[in-house]
Amino acid sequence: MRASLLQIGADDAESVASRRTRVASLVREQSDADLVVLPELWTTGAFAYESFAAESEPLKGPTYEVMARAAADTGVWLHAGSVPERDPDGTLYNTSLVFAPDGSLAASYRKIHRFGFDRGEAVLMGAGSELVTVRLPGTTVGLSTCYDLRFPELFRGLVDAGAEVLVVSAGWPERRLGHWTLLARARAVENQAFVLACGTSGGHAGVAQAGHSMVIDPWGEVLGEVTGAGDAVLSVEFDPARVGVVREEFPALKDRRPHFRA
Ligand SMILES: O=C(O)CCC(=O)C(=O)O
Repeated sequence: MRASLLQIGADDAESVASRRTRVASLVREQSDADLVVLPELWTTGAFAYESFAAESEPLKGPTYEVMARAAADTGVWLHAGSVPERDPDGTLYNTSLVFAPDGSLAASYRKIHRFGFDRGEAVLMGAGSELVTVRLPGTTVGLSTCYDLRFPELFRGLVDAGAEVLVVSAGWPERRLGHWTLLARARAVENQAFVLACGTSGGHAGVAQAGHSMVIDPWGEVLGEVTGAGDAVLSVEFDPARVGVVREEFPALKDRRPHFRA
């Protein structure tokens, strides 16, 4: 399986419409990939809180349309990052979209752990409540978004639901780059799963982004990493069957005791 992670930015000076067109062209360049992954809230930027409402869209809004077409034209599975989704009841969600190679919607995931403490996403958006996995040929992919990376129980839930490949679509700030690399590897090691961690480049709304998108194997080895925070494509080939091999050879997941008492 070849995954291409597109580390792209949300430059304040570029319009959302022009960014959609630009990113769709980048997706179309990835026809040798099986799965293409985009970062979190790349239309607005994860920290451009004031534009969430103005740029929010229904699930099947402009980003959906453009990305569905890009997936179908390219013939790839496309994790199209997340958009500020406006539910018919008016609530905003940070929602990831995954398209099948025919352009149909395979899954959507509303971010469960909202970032921003008493401001930003945490007050402007609702929290998702459902774990989401997607069946791809030969493997199952579990979905997560940025701040979710700090909550291992979410990833355990995805593993229990069959996930072997864990996608983290993020807009992680440069200030906590050390946490990003550490937590992404930890999620791979503890879950004996591949982690595809796709971050944002550059900066927006005064927040420098960490970049450093990574592909990590179920042993915790980094198979590929962007070494900076600029625009980049990280393309890595891996065999999802390696998950079964690692889980068989070092069966730590079988020793879980989730129901212990103190
Ligand atoms: O947890 C962090 O340090 C960053 C999280 C974040 O930026 C987000 O969820 O948008």
